[in-house]
Amino acid sequence: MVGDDEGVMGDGTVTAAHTALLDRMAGLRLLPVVVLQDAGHAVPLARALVAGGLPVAEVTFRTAAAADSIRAMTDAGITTADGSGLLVGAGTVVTPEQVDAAVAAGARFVVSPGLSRAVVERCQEHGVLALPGTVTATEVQAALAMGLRTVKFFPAGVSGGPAAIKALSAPFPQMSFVPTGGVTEANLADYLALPSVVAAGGSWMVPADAVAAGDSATIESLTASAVAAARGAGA
Ligand SMILES: O=C(O)C(=O)C[C@H](O)[C@H](O)COP(=O)(O)O
Repeated sequence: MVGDDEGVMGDGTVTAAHTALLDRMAGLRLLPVVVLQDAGHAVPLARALVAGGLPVAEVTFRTAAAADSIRAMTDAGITTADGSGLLVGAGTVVTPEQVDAAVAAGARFVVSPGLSRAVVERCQEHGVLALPGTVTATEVQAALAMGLRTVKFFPAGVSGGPAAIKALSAPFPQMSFVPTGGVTEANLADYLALPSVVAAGGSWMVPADAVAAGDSATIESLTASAVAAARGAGA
C-alpha cells in the first residue's frame, strides 16, 4: 500500500482520488504499456487485458492513435469482476498539450519518460496524477520538490534495476517507484519485492505484433501469465 501522503499536490493539497488510484495500482502490481497504431484495436485489447486479470492500461502517445484509443477504452464501459472498471492512463506524455489531450480523452493518470516541470504542472492544474520518469537522485529530489510522491523509474533495467531503486529509497523514503523498461516476467519479482515499488510497468504482455494482428488470445494468455507471476512475487 502507498503512504498517507500520496497524492500531495504542488501546493500541498492531498488528493484522495490520487491516493485511491495509487492504491489500485499497488493492488494490480502491473502496468501494461500499450502502443496502439490503430484506435480500432483499443477496445479488444482492453478486453483481453481485463480477461487476463489486468484491468489497467497505459496508452502511449508514441502514436497518433493514442487519444482516440484512450477515449474508446474509457467509453466502452468495460466492467471488471469487482466492479471497479478499467483504469486507463496515458504514457509517453512529453508536452503540456499532450496532457490536455490525454485528460480530454479520459486518462486518469499521465506517465512520462522523463521529468518535465511543464508537464507535471499541467497535470496538477487538471488534478490528474502525474508519474514522470526519474532515474537519478537529482531527478527524484526535483520530483519531490514538485510535490510528487510516486514516480516512474525509467529505463529501469539499464539504470541499475532493483539495486538502484533500493539505493534511492534510502535517502528518499517518502518516494515510491513504478519501474519500467526492461522489466520481464523473469525479473519482475526482484522489483516487486521492494517496499518502495508500487507496481512494475512493461510491454511484454502486449507485444506489438499481437496488438497489430488483433490477437486477443495471445494478449490474454500473456497477461494471465504476468498476473500469476506478480501474484507469486508477493508484496
Ligand atoms: O515511452 C514511455 O514513456 C514509456 O512508457 C516507455 C515504456 O515504459 C518502455 O519502453 C516499456 O519498456 P519495455 O517493457 O521494456 O518495452
